[in-house]
Amino acid sequence: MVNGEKLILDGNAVADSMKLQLEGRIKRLKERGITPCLATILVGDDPSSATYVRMKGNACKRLGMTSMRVELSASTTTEALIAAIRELNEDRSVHGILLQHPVPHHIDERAAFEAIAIAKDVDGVTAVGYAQNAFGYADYPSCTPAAIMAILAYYQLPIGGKHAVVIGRSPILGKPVSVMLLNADATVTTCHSRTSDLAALVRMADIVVAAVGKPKFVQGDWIKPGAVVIDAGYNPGNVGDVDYEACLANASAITPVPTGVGPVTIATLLKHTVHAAEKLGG
Ligand SMILES: Nc1nc(=O)c2c([nH]1)NC[C@@H]1CN(c3ccc(C(=O)N[C@@H](CCC(=O)O)C(=O)O)cc3)C=[N+]21
Repeated sequence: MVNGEKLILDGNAVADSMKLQLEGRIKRLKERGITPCLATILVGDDPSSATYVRMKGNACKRLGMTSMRVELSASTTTEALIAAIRELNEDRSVHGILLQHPVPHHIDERAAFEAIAIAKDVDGVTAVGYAQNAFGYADYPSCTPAAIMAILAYYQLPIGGKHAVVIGRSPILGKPVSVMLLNADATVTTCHSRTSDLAALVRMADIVVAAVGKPKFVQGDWIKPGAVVIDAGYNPGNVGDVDYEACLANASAITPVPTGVGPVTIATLLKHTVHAAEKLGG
């Protein structure tokens, strides 16, 4: 969609084109008696996490895939969570495993992520998955970072030689998207809560990726005229990390929230699960 000279980056369009390409692959798997299956694990009862997990399951069903939901109480121990993950690792009907982040504070989330078998790590959360992504040969890079790259590719927005400023360094978003942009020949600055003069750094960016988790954090006057703005924020109430209207004024291209990065994240998860089913079989 073009709004004046502005390109509104439509995540639903990118997601639809990705899902269209999966239809034939799913059909061929089913002819072999294999239905791609994503197992989702939700710990606790955070309502927005429950919504995201439900959306992931529904997206599987719409494409003729299956999803297996594992729900554990907020008082689950790290050991019990890891035991549940090991069961899914062994289950031949499961091709991909997604442990919804965040888990309750008393759980060692990193230890739980590491329990996911690399062959089923469709969400790119393990250390091995992260390292493969850093070296540029991961089958399953983290879904939101991969979604950001897919949006840039779909709209043929150049990355090589550009200065990308990523705001946020989380293990499944800021850090992996920084390395993916680096591998695509961007010059990358990764900013975080201890960065001094964040606004000055963002003003130098050709590509801004907001992954902080603070509603409307990125201000319009931080955006260099013509910059590409990607909002990977998902705050309660479907609010992004970018002050959209103000940033739109300066940006050449921008993702809205909702209908930006979110739907592409889900399409990426489906694509990875189909790929895992092709590799693992039934
Ligand atoms: N292990 C793990 N992997 C994740 O990939 C992961 C996670 N944990 N924890 C939470 C975040 C968040 N996330 C979203 C995915 C889709 C939308 C999405 O599709 N949102 C819709 C709107 C949502 C609605 O309508 O309620 C949109 O932006 O258009 C949002 C957020 C994945 N995450």
